[in-house]
Amino acid sequence: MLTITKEFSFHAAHRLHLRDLSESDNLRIYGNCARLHGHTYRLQVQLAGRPDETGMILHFGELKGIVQREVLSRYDHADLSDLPEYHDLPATAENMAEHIFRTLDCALVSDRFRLEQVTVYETQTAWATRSRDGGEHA
Ligand SMILES: Nc1nc2c(c(=O)[nH]1)N=C([C@H](O)[C@H](O)COP(=O)(O)OP(=O)(O)OP(=O)(O)O)CN2
Ligand SMILES: [Zn+2]
Repeated sequence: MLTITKEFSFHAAHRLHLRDLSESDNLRIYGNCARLHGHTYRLQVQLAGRPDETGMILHFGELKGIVQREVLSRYDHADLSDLPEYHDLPATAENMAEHIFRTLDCALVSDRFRLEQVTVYETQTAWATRSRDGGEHA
C-alpha cells in the first residue's frame, strides 16, 4: 500500500461534558477536562492510492485546501463544544477523529485514492486514530 500523510494544526477550546448530566457528575467523569480549556490540536490525514502521471497521489496543496475548507475553517479558534456535531457528543479526540474522518471521506472522492486514516492529537501524549477498517465499533 502506498500512502501520503499531511499534518495540520489548529487551536481550539472544548469542555468534556454530557449535556444530560449535572456539573458534579461531569466533573467526576471527566475531571478538569469538564471545564473549558484549550489545546493546540494536531491533525494527520492519510490517503492511500496510486500516483497519477505527475507522480502524486494528490498534490499536498490540494489536500490542504480540502482540509482547510471542510475542517479547519470551522475548528480553528473555535469552541468545539458549540459546533453542532458536538452538541450531543463530547468533543473527545475519539469523537473528533470519527467525525473528521466521515467529513473528509465525503470530500475526497476518487477512483485512484481514498481516505485511509485520520489522527487527532489532543496533546503530545494523547491522540485518537480512525482508520478506514477501524469503524466497526463506531
Ligand atoms: N479517551 C480520552 N480521554 C481523555 C480525553 C479524550 O479526548 N479522550 N480528553 C481529555 C482532556 O481533554 C485533556 O485535555 C487531555 O487529557 P490528558 O491527556 O489527561 O491531559 P494532561 O495534559 O493532563 O496529560 P499528561 O500527559 O498526563 O500531563 C482527558 N481524557
Ligand atoms: Zn481537552
